[in-house]
Amino acid sequence: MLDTIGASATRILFVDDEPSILKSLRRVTRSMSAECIFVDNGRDALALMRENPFDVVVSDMRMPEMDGATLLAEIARDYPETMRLVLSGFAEDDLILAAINEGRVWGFIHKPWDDHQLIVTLQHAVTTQQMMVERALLRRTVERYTSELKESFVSFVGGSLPMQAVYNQIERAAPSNASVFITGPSGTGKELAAEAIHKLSERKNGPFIALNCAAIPTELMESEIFGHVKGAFTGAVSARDGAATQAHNGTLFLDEIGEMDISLQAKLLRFIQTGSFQKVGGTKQENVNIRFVCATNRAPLDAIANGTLREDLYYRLNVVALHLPPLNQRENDPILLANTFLQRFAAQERKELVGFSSEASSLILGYDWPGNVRQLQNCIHNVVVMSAGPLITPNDIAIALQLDPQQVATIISNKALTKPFTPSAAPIAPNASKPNADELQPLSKIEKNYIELAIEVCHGNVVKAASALGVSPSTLYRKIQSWEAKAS
Ligand SMILES: Nc1ncnc2c1ncn2[C@@H]1O[C@H](COP(=O)(O)OP(=O)(O)OP(=O)(O)O)[C@@H](O)[C@H]1O
Repeated sequence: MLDTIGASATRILFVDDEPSILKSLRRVTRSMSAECIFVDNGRDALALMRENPFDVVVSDMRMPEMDGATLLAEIARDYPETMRLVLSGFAEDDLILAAINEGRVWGFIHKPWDDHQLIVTLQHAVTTQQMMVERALLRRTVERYTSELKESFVSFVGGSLPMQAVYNQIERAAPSNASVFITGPSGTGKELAAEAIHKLSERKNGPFIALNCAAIPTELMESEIFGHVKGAFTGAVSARDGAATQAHNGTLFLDEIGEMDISLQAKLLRFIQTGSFQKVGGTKQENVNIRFVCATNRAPLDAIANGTLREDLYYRLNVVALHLPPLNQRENDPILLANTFLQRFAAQERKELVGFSSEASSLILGYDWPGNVRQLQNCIHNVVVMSAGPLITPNDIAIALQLDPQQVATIISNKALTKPFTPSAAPIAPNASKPNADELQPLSKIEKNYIELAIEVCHGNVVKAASALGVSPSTLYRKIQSWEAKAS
């Protein structure tokens, strides 16, 4: 027998072999905004579950054929997100408590019931069920998101969203043979990106040859690229291979391409187009198989307008464009990088340093880093060498960056102002009256409360909350996961 009341997104199934009980349940639940279905045996209940699982199932215990315990145990096994309640007499309390302890049953309603109490219990079951479904959904989202976000990639350290985009582009570009043109301010990791492209390509076992066009005198550049034969010019006492020969079957990285002499750029273009070249002073054509990656920290279109970069060379090299953002646009990466460099240099210098004070972290996050990651790396190396430790203070960083106390105070207070919420929004406000010793809360609980508050203030945006809290999003996701694991 099957009977239905109402039509709603929420669906409740009642199972009882007593027609009078089903009749009363039908009367009481009429006021609920839920679709209620009534059946008089467990077999029909399971068939309906298979068709379209219910949010809540309320079952009598003693029924012929299939009793309530068996029915709810099957539902618990096959539909764990369905809330399971028992409709019982007092004599069955021990049995029900055992079922609750084993997780087969969520709650019970005693017969005869109080109508009001019955509605409250059902509504509570519906709310709990919705929360369970949302939590399961959140867990799946968290797992998917955490597995996609990277805090490091090849030799890069950084978990910010702009760097996730860089990692994705590198992953996609690497397997191809297309030339890559990398732009970005000095010290942002352009050479690191070129190496990553090489390491992730099929040429990874071949050579990676880097040539800095700004560091080599113009008159030597052609020979550096193409090599020379013996006697090609004064001082060419023996023949020498250039980068083009050395990079055969590998990758040639031309850094600061805009600094290369413009007439040499024409020769380079020919070489890129044909794959063949002649050594300086030589007559023999040499053929090589090379992937080209180049970089500049200037705007390439400005360099073309100024006449320092050939337009045809630029378009030939710029098959894939990759831009590395300045460090001050990388959310909390400065902290992540600073900690990585601290560990690396502390081990190298054999110093016991425990980490950065919270004000030192604010200074690192608030400072502009015009020299980008290279400047941060050098700064932390300096701090490791010079700091007395064990905790690194803002003063240690100020000395390395040559900042005066006023500048330090301004950066730290500006950083505090840009935070979406301040410590006064924390569960323990600094101006709150001091708690007694027995009122103190475990640090882990305060951390959990504060993180939950941050996520709430950021309207559920975990990435934004992580940025406000000065940690990486994956740190937050890991914590959420560990709380969920403990709760379930
Ligand atoms: N995301 C990063 N993680 C770890 N180390 C980094 C990162 N970015 C840069 N570095 C380090 O910073 C230094 C500068 O990086 P790199 O030489 O690749 O920058 P660049 O953009 O090529 O600089 P330039 O324009 O001056 O040539 C290197 O020591 C590099 O290892």
